Amino acid sequence: MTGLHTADQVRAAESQVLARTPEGALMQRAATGLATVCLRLAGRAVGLRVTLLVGAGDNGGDALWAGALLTRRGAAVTGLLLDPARAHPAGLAALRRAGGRVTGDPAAAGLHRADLVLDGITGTGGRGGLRPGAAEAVARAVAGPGLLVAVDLPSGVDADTGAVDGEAFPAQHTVTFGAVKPGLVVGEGRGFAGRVHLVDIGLELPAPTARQLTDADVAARLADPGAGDDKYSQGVVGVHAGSATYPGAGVLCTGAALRSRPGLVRYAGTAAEGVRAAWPEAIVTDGRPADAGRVQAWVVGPGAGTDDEARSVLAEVLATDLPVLVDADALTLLAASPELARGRSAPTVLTPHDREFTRFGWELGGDRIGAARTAAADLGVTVLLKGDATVVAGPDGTTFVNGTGTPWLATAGTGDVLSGVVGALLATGMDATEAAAVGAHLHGRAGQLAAAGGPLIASDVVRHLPAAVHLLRTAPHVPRARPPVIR
Ligand SMILES: NC(=O)C1=CN([C@@H]2O[C@H](COP(=O)(O)OP(=O)(O)OC[C@H]3O[C@@H](n4cnc5c(N)ncnc54)[C@H](OP(=O)(O)O)[C@@H]3O)[C@@H](O)[C@H]2O)[C@@H](O)CC1
Ligand SMILES: [K+]
Repeated sequence: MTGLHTADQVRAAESQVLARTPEGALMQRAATGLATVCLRLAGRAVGLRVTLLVGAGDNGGDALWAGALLTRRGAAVTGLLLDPARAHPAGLAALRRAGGRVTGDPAAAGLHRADLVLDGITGTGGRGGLRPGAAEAVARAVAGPGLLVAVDLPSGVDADTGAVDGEAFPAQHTVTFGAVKPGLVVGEGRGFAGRVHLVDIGLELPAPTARQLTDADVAARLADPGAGDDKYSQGVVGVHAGSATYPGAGVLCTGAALRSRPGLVRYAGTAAEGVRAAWPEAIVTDGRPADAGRVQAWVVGPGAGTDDEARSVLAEVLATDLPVLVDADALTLLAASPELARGRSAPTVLTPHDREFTRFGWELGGDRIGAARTAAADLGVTVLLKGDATVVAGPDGTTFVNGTGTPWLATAGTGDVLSGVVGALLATGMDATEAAAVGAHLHGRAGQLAAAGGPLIASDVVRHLPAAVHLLRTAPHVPRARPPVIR
């Protein structure tokens, strides 16, 4: 599990280490880690042409110290000082001592022929998008041939939210210190960070503000059936989705539930004929949820319409004491009557995309983690806010950021698949917030497998779910015992 820590958390942990280590020691650790990753990425040191973009804070100091180390290994390093009078004094002296050169002129910094560019403009102390001088240097770097490596954080990206207010450094790699910041994996920042390399600088960190599951974490939560299990003990999920005219959502959602956790899936709704034809394994009724038989969780909403019948079905399932996943059309209905979800005794999971989210009156700016948390606390539910990096927030503030998936998943019907996957996990009795995070991870991996051969359609994702489970199970370091529930 990767813990995500805010800039304030990292700064507080840094100050503890600073208080008990010699001056500059922490920055040396960071710079040594940075130079090591750079050498690995470049594959050589001697003759390597490196340009450092150096801001006026400690982020620039990291770049200067790493530049000094690279110079000593035979690299030709130029530091472009964006604010020469304020460049980190010790770092600047170190680079000069090692034989590196410095300039204040972007045109003379060798960006047109650099092999490697280190972005040390701003780190956790940055505010807003790049200022004009920094933006010009970044534009030259992007136009040049060098590998773009961000120091701690791509400059211009908000460390805590990933918001990019203006321009930012489009890194191919980010070497981050002490902890992964949320802004590297969520929101726009995710697209600017490239591959993230974490350098341990010996911080003692508090509980993370959010978490990202690994393949091994997810595999450990998908327990194999035991000898004593039967179809009921594996979890029975009920699905109300699709319509007689558009049965697709019912077919996809039911199929995804079957392929994620093949205990038992009961379908109730007007797409009954289509679902029966597609999935003989499901128990199907064209009646209402109450006619479906006993279930342990409900999925309600995909393609089910927003008429009075759909509204009364939503009210019926939310009146049960079972976990309920509310998606798509049912979210539109719930936004008009949120009191149906507030105060339920059993967990409720909402799976909105941005438009569905704002229908509830919740604001959605650049802080997707904050927005999902506010919404979850408002209604006392788990919110799975779909996006390039899906955010899952529970009513108690537990937060996950999903790290799997592919842009190919942005196609019709994949949301119906996600609902089926998470619904199946809810029916096993898994904690609702965890089920949403585990489901999002599994769905993303299945999407990646389905997209390997090119464009995917939603039923390809359903088909690849078993292979995705297998892939997760073969991930390294899968603990043998069932781990405790994440809090
Ligand atoms: N603490 C430690 O021991 C360790 C810290 N470490 C490192 O320190 C980093 C944090 O350093 P930091 O706090 O000095 O802030 P930093 O990110 O360099 O930025 C501040 C400077 O940027 C400027 N600036 C602001 N916004 C801007 C913009 N949009 N566009 C352009 N410029 C902008 C701002 O200017 P001002 O507003 O003052 O005019 C100020 O000059 C952290 O990320 C890690 O890399 C590691 O070495 C480990 C040990
Ligand atoms: K940076």
